[in-house]
Amino acid sequence: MTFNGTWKIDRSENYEKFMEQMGINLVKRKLAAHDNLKITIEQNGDKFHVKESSNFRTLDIDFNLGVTFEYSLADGTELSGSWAIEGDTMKGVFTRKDNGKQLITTRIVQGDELIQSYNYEGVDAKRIFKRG
Ligand SMILES: CCCCCCCCCCCCCC(=O)O
Repeated sequence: MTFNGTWKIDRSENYEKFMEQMGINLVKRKLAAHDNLKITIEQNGDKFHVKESSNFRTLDIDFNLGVTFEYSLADGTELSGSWAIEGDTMKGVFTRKDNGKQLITTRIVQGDELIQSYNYEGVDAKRIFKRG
């Protein structure tokens, strides 16, 4: 499956502004900018297992396409939502539990990179991963 594999963060675009829009304080933003995020994705049909590791934590997430699940950001912000696949793109629509606002994220593999895009309240960012 296209997304399968281990992906290590290579660079980010506008991530600082995005985190600011999310309400993350300056100290946490500075730390998060260099989080050494690594994700391992295993897809079997509609079923996904994602292993996330960073300077902040390691965790395992299981979800099925189209099925709502809970996910907490490293700062404790709780989200609820689901992933779908649209063509060659994974699209996640998540809602913050604390304020009801939506965070939209997509993943696409382009060449040897996985590009994850984020949108929250009008601010877009990208994080670009390379196979690790
Ligand atoms: C300020 C940090 C923003 C990071 C936003 C991450 C949004 C991720 C949505 C849910 C991810 C579920 C698990 C996964 O597929 O990796």
